[in-house]
Amino acid sequence: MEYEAVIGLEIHVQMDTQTKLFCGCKVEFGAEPNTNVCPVCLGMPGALPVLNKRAVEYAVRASLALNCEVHLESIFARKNYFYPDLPKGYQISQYERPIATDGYLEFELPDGSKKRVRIRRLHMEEDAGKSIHEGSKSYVDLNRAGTPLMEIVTEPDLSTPEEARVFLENLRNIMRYVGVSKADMEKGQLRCDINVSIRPKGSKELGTRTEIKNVNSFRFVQKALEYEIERQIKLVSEGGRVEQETRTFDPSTGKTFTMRTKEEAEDYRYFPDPDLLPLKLEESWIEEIRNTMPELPHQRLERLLSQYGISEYEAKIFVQNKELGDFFEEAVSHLQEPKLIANWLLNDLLGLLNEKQIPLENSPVSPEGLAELVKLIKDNVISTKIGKEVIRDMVDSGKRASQIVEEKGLKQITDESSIRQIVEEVVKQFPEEAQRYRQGEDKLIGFFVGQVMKSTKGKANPKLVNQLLREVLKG
Ligand SMILES: Nc1ncnc2c1ncn2[C@@H]1O[C@H](COP(=O)(O)OP(=O)(O)OP(=O)(O)O)[C@@H](O)[C@H]1O
Ligand SMILES: [Mg+2]
Ligand SMILES: [Mg+2]
Repeated sequence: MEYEAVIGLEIHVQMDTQTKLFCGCKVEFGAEPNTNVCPVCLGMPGALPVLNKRAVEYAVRASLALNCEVHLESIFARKNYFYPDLPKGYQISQYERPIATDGYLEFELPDGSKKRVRIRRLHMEEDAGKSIHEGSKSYVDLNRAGTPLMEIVTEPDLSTPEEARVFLENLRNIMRYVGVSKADMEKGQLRCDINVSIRPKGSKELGTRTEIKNVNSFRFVQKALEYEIERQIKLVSEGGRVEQETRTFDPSTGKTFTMRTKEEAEDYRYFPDPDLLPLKLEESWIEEIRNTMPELPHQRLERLLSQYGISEYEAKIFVQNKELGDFFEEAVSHLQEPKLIANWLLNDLLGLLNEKQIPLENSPVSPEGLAELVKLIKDNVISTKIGKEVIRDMVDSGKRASQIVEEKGLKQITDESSIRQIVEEVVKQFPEEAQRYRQGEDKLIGFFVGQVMKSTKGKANPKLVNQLLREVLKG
């Protein structure tokens, strides 16, 4: 029997607001434990939540970007459970009436085919604190308690681990493009619960799902799914049954393990939070947000292609990596040479940064600095070959291209009479080769070019060298 997998994701996205969802405490990564707290997020009796308007705006923006229907009325509910890092004993979330439902995200798979995944719902909720376990001791840090999150739930429309990974990468990009989250998985700003089941290929019925909690990298999402799908298929093929349960993924073994079974599942006893009124939105406010939506990835792709005439391959890299795309566009704003800039950015600067493990945001070469280098090459002040040397130096020293060219005397020799002089010397130096060239060994021209370049330390204009060599060699 052949099986296919059915996958649905629940994604938690940390909103990039200044303050928490229901109080004015700062949202800050890496602050001293328990410094960004107040009676509201500590769950003190009598403290009342006040909704953060910016968080609502972000949720609406994200919902619009995901083609969701935004509801004019939604309701905050209490999700009750007990855990040391949950001071109130409940989490404020949205349950039966989320802020948005029924959207979709369309994206491209590596083979070029398009895939559409329906978004079931998007709701707002607050994050819990953090438990830290060290040896026999446990600590609780409540800085994160009350941080605004969006939970985005897909329909079970994904069918392979790769699709799930690519979907998530696209979702992350959208969150970044609309500016609602940094969505960095490594920092826990984007977390994913994976629901997966299998069924006989072609069947329309859904199998029993397992849910793998809190997978925290794109690669692990794919790995966890690969393992879990295989585990379920093996189990069923041997006559067993998949139990509905919550599992966890261990990156060190690449396996998933049971966390809790259905019997142990919690009953959250959801009910509307009596401390918060139903959230009512003005249609006009939603329209205002719709009209001021930033550019989305697919829109940027089209624009990059038509505005700059770069290749689709290059444009896609810039779209997938927003900061890189921004770097490119800023460089082009200083010098209208998009193709050259794309080339030097992708082939040279990025390679050098990777080599030295410097993230783009800390690049010693600024967009303007890159533009300046490209201009020197374009204006024939330095050759392409010298340009490669200069950009390496720029990354090493943080100096500007013009300064390096000046200090090292790298300016291209374009003066015909000086090149002619060097060419004549070289030809004189190698009479035998010159003779053979004249007798028809045309490929020896390369040898002579090499010699001229050697004696000018690569600074002679290659076109001129070639032309003058042929002239002089002819005798
Ligand atoms: N049979 C199935 N196989 C795979 N995925 C499924 C299946 N049934 C549902 N799903 C997916 O599981 C997810 C269910 O998420 P949802 O938030 O609605 O509920 P939950 O997991 O029960 O609750 P909680 O939010 O407390 O984790 C959705 O992404 C949905 O597409
Ligand atoms: Mg779930
Ligand atoms: Mg959920």
